[in-house]
Parts: sequence; C-alpha cells; structure tokens
Amino acid sequence: MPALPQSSLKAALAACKHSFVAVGFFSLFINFLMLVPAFYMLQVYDRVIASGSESTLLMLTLILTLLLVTLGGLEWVRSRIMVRVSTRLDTLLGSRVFDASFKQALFSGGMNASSQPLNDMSGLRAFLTGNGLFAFFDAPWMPIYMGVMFIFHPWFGWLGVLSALLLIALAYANERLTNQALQQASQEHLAATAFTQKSLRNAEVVASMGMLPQLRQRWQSKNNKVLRLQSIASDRAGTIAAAAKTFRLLIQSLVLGLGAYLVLEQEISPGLMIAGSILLGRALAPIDLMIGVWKGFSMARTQYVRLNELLLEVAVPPKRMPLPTPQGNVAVQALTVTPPGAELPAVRGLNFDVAAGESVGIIGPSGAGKSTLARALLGIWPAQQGKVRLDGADVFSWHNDELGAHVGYLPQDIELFEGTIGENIARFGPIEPHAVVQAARLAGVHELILRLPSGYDSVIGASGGALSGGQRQRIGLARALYGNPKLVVLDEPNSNLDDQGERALNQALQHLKACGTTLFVITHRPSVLAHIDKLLVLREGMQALYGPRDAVLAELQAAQQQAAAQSRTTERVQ
Ligand SMILES: Nc1ncnc2c1ncn2[C@@H]1O[C@H](COP(=O)(O)OP(=O)(O)OP(=O)(O)O)[C@@H](O)[C@H]1O
Repeated sequence: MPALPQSSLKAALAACKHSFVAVGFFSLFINFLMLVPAFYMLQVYDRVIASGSESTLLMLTLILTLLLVTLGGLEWVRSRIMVRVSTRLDTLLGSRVFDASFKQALFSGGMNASSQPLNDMSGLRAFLTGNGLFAFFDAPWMPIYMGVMFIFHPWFGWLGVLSALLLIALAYANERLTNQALQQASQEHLAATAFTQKSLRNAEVVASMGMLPQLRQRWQSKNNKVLRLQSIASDRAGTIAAAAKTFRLLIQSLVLGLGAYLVLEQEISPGLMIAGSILLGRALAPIDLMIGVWKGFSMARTQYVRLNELLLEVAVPPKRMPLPTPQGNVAVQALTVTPPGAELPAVRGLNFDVAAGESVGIIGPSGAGKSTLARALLGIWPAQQGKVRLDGADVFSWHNDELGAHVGYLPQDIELFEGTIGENIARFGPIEPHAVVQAARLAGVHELILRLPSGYDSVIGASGGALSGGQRQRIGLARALYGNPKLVVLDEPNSNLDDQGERALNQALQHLKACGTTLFVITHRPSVLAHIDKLLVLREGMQALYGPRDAVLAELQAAQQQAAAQSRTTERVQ
C-alpha cells in the first residue's frame, strides 16, 4: 500500500474520490427516477381514467415497475459503494491512526493516552455507511424537482422554492443552535470517560480508602454537564424538527389546495395537481432528512476535525535507511529535556560519554530527573537541546520499531500486557522458546514461572493480575533482557525485590557486563552498585558528579563528612 502524503484524513478521502463521484452520479439517476411515481400518477389520472384504457394502465404499470426496480438497484449499488469507501478508509488509515494514538500518548507523557482516535475512526465509518449521508448527496438534485414543478405550473414552482428556502433556513438554524452545545457535550463526554477509566483502573485504591462517594460525585458532576449540554442541543433540535415536520405537513396540503384552485381555474389537469403534491414531497425529503440526521452529522464532523488534527500533528516518520546493529556507545551532549506538558526542563546540560559495554549507575534524590534521563536515552522523549547519540546517530531519529530490538527497558511502573507470560517476555513478537527461557533464567524468574499452573503459557490479565509486584518486576526484567539488547536501561529494578530477587538481579547485571551490553541502572539502593563501572549523580536536573564508581563514591563520602563536620561546628557555636 503506498504511504499517504502526511497521511491526513483529507488525503485518504481524496484517495476515495472516484467512489464519491460515482455515488454522486448514481444519486443523479436515483433522483431522476424518483420522479417516476409522480409521472405515473399524472398519466393514470389524465390518460387512463380519461380514456378508460386498461392496456395503457398495464403498460404504464409495467414501465413503472421496471423503473422502480432500477431505482432500487441503483440505491443498493450506491450504499454498497459507501460501505466499500468506509472499509477502504479503514485500510488506508487504521494502522496510521493506531500509531498516531500511541505517539500522542508518548509525547503527552501519558496525559493524552486514549483510544479516542480509534473510536473517532469507527464513528466516522458508521456515518459514511449510514443513511444520513445520502441526504447530502440527494439535496443538490433538488433543482430537478423544482424545474419540473415550474413546468407543471409556475405557481407550483414558486411554492416549491419558497418551501425549500424555509426548510433550509430551519436546517441552518438547527446548525447554529445545536452545534456549539453538541461540541461541548462531546468534549465533556471525553473528559468524563477518561476520568471513569482512570478511576476503574485504580479500583483498589478507591475501595481501600473509601474514595468512591467523592469520585462518584465528581463523575456525576461531569456527567450532569454532558447531560445538560445534550439536553440543550436535543431540545433545540427537537423544536426545529417539530417545526419542520409541521411545516412539511402543512405545505403538503397547501400544494394540494393550490393544485385544486388551479384545476378550478382550469389552469392544470387533476393529474398535475396530484403529481405536483407528490413532487414537492420528494423535493423536500432530503432537507427533512438532513435536519433529522444533523446530530449524527455534527458528531461525524467533530470526529473528522479531531482525527485530521491528530494526523497532521503526528507526522509519519520519514523513511530512513536502516542503521546497523549498534555497538552500544552512548554520548550525551549538552542534553536538556523538558517532560511533555511540563514548563521547566527536568534535566539540564548533561554531558557524558559511555563506551560500549560500560555500566553506569544513576543516583540522586527524588525528582532529580533520573527517569527523565532514562526516557531521553531511549529516544522516548525528545531533547529540547543537545543530543543523545547511540554509536554516533541521534537516538531520537532512530525508528522506534528498529531501535526497540536493540534496547531493553524496565520502567519504574511496570505494566505487563494481556497475554501469556511467554508472549510478554518475547515482547509479543514471534516466540523463540530458547530466547524466552534464556531471558527468564537471566532475570532469575524461570523456576518461578515453571511453578505456575500453565508455566510460560499462564495468561496475565489486563492489569498484570495473578502476579505479585516482585514477580511482575522480574518478568519485566526478563522482557528487558530478551533478545540480547545492546543498550539496557533499568529504572529502579530492585524496588520490589526480595533478597533472592536482588541476587538474581546482580547475576543478570554481571551477565550483561560479560556480554558487552551498555547498561544504565537508576537506583536508590546501593546493593546494585557492586557491578557498576561508573556513577552519575544528578541533583535538581544537573550533573553533580560523573566518573568511575569508587572515585564518585569517595567524593560523595567526603562531601557527606564535610557536611556533617560543618553541622557539628554550627551546633557547637550555637
Ligand atoms: N510526565 C511529566 N509531566 C510533567 N512533569 C514531569 C513528568 N515526568 C516528570 N516530570 C517532572 O520532572 C522532574 C523529574 O522527574 P523524574 O521522574 O525524572 O525524577 P526522578 O529522579 O526519576 O525521581 P524518582 O526518584 O522519584 O523516580 C520532576 O520535577 C517531575 O515533576
């Protein structure tokens, strides 16, 4: 499939242009054929009844049947074309929207993590395959009916034009009065859904600390807002729909009245009177339908705008020549990183080199910027200034899918995915049993997995259920070590581990060192530092110290002793 330029929704729709033209073309014929019942009526009244000819009636009825069957066939084809268009859009955009949702979540630091774009996509698809859309294809052919009505009698024509203008005015009022409320309701609904999802994910915290009533209240106030806005829009739309319906009924009778008057005045035949009434009904039907489906149309338009913005914002990564497997040389050059959504940088002006196979411990107080640095090292968050280079290439310019194979990452909050333990360790790629077991052994979790009833085939629930925090951390470690990555970043890998787990972790670190893997370990606990070559100390986002482990530890110790001596002197003076 060819890549779409910027892959905006517009480009995808443009790719379906021929289908839209075909639907427009079919609509022209459909609307011509819609004239048939009116002409049949005209002929029956004026010709058959006047002449009493049964054979004419039969002929006319046969022609009517043939034309109406053709009309049905065209309608059928038209709706099938739109179903194909919606499927095509999905094929063209589905994976792009999926990827863009991910990138959006990534660049917003998880603040904008939602499957809304995919919901928007299916909403748009549903609108394209629904009946409402055809009202928009039929409306432009309204002049055909008006023209025929003018031919019947100019007064008919003018009545038709006047009624259409009035209904269009009602449709416009509908748009003006309901659109803003509908848009706001949609935004509020998204916020309420996100809030509910987050609360449900943290059900244990909510239940344990009795937070449910407060959360319910919050949700209720958000939901009430949605309901209020929706009621406003629905009330207004309802008023306009009722006015439109009344007007339509009235005009339907008025046209008959006008026809009767013209018959009495001997301006037209009785057949034209009936046919004119049918024609007007047909001409106004698309506008009527448009008013009825306006809510759906407005929603589809919001979904379109949202999707388009997302796809424009999250550009398709440019195609680059694949780089060779990295050795693992890391160079951090004047690196400043601001987390997405934050105003100030979390790390500033970092400068250090790590040779392939070296291991670096990153320490520092909470909020010093350690996890931010980890994300920048892996090309997850872009550098605001400076660069992180892996074997000379800017790590942010690597394609995530390519770099991922050479990288292992154990984040602070480990999330496993719904699937088997084996699939999770193999990162959901094709499972190589030998490599999975090797990674599990390295993480010291192989025996533990074998003790589970289904071993590596044990299914983990969506929230990593059935596993303890320590077990999750060790399986997360196995996932990070899978496939012998060249660069491994472990963010507090021992936060949930017992002694046995710590021993396994230390063995894993030794193994990585023996394999020549470049390793970064963020830790608050000194037990992991035994197998580390260098230490980086961060303070308030700045590089306080960097160098060989023992030298840095000695400097830290000296600084601590000096601080202690100073505080003793101050106490004595006081
Ligand atoms: N997604 C985010 N959005 C906004 N600010 C963030 C985000 N992530 C981190 N920060 C900010 O960046 C700073 C550094 O955070 P970071 O998580 O890197 O610290 P840390 O040293 O890893 O802390 P800890 O040891 O507690 O894990 C903090 O002030 C934090 O508020």
